Amino acid sequence: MPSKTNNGVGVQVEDTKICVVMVGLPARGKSYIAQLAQRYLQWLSIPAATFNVGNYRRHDAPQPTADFFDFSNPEGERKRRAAAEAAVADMLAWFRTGGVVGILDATNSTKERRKWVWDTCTAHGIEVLFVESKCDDEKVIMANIRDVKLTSPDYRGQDPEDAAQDFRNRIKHYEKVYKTIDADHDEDSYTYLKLMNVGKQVIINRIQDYLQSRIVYYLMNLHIRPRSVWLSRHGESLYNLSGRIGGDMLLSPRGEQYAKKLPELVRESVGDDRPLTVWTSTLKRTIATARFLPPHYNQLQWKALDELDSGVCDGLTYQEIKDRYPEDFAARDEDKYNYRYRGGESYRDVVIRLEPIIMELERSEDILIVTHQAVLRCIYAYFMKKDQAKSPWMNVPLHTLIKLTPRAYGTEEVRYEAHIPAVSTWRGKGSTAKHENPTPESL
Ligand SMILES: Nc1ncnc2c1ncn2[C@@H]1O[C@H](COP(=O)(O)OP(=O)(O)OP(=O)(O)O)[C@@H](O)[C@H]1O
Repeated sequence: MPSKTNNGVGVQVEDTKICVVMVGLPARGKSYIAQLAQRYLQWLSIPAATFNVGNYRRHDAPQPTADFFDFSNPEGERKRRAAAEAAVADMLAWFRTGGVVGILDATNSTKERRKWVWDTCTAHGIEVLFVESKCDDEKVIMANIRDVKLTSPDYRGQDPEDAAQDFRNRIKHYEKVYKTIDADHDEDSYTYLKLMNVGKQVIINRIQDYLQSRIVYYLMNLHIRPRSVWLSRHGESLYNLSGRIGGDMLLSPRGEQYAKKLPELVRESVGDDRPLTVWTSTLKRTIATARFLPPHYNQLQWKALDELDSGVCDGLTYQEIKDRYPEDFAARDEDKYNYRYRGGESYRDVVIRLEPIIMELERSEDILIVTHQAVLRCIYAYFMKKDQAKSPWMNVPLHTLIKLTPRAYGTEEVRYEAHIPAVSTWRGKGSTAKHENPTPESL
C-alpha cells in the first residue's frame, strides 16, 4: 500500500490545495479543459472537483438571453456575482473535506474578479493557478458554438440559428470587459498558464510546486484534432488456456488466428488511408499479436505497457495462489485496486507507471495499443472515467478491438469482435475458476 501522505505520484497531497481558475471568453474550451484536468487527477487518485459557475447561475436564470451578460445590466451582474460566490463557497467547503484540486470553471474575465478569487483562496491557504484559454481562430470558435453551445441547457428547445446568434452576442458583451492576464503590470505575481489557440503558443508564469507543474504539463499536451484510440488485448496465450497469470508465453492457435485477423478488423474500423501508430508491450504475446499489421504502421514497444507484475504469483493459477497465499488471495479480493502482489504491483502502481503513456496519448493522434488485461483496464478507466473500485473487475474479452473516440464532453466507444473463440480470463470476486463467464454487471 502506498503511504498515506503520498498518493504514488510523489505528491504530498494532504498539504497541497490548489484552485485552478479558468479564464477566457465563452466558447474557448474552458469547460473542456476543466473536465479533462479533473479526469486526469481523479485517475491519479488526487481528489479533484469542478465548480461550474454557469450551473449555479442557471438556478436563478435558466435560459437567459445575451442581454443578461451585458455588464451594464445590474440585475444580470448581481445574479452572476451571486453565482460565482455560491460556487466559491461550495468549493471552499469541499476543500475542507479533503479536496486537493478544485477547478473554478467560469470566464473570470476581469482583473477585479480574478483578484477577488485570488484573495479569497489565499486567505484560506489555497494556492491559485490561473489557466487562461485565448483563441482568436474564428473557425475554432464557430465549431465550438456549433458542437457544444447549441446543445447547452441555456438554449434547449430553441432554433439553432437564433441560438448561435444569441451566443455570439453573449461573447460580444464579455469582449467589452475581458482583460487577458497581464504579466507586465499588476498580475505578474500570479501563477498562471496561458494557452493560445489550443496550445500553439503557451506562456507559463511562476509555477510553484510539483502538482502545479504536473497539471500544467498535462494541459500543454491537450489538443482538439479529431482522433481515436484503439485498444486490444493480445490474442489468447498458452497461459490463458491453462488459467495461469503473468509469464511471457506465446499465442495459442486461436490467439494466432486473432493476430491474423487483427489487420482486417483494424482496416474495417480505421480505414485504409489513416496513418496509425501501434504500441505494444515488450512481452512476446503482444508483439506476436501485432506482427501482421501493415508494415507502414509505425510500431513502438513500451515497457510501461507490460502486464501488471504479479510478483511471487507469476505463473500460478488462481487456485494455486489461494492455496499458497490464502491471506493475499482474500486481501486482493477485498481491495483489488490497492492490493500489491508480493514482489509485484498493484493496479494503483500500474496507473502511476502509465502516466507517461497517457501524456503521450494526449499529444498523439490515432494510436492502436495492443496490451494486457490489467493495463487495458487502467487505460480504459482513464478515458471512460471508471471508478477505481470497479475498473479492476471489468470484463475485457479477448479477441475484441475497442475503439475510443474522445468528444467534447466524453468518450464514445465501439467494439469490434473478431468472432474467434477464446477462453474467458474474467474472474469474479472469491472465485478460483480457470475460466468463468462474466456476470452482466462486470461487462
Ligand atoms: N484551448 C482551446 N481553445 C479553443 N477551443 C477549445 C480549446 N480546448 C477545447 N476546445 C473546444 O472547445 C469546445 C468546448 O467549449 P467549452 O464549453 O469548453 O467552452 P467554454 O470556454 O467553457 O465556454 P463557456 O464560457 O460558454 O462555458 C470543444 O468543442 C473543444 O473542442
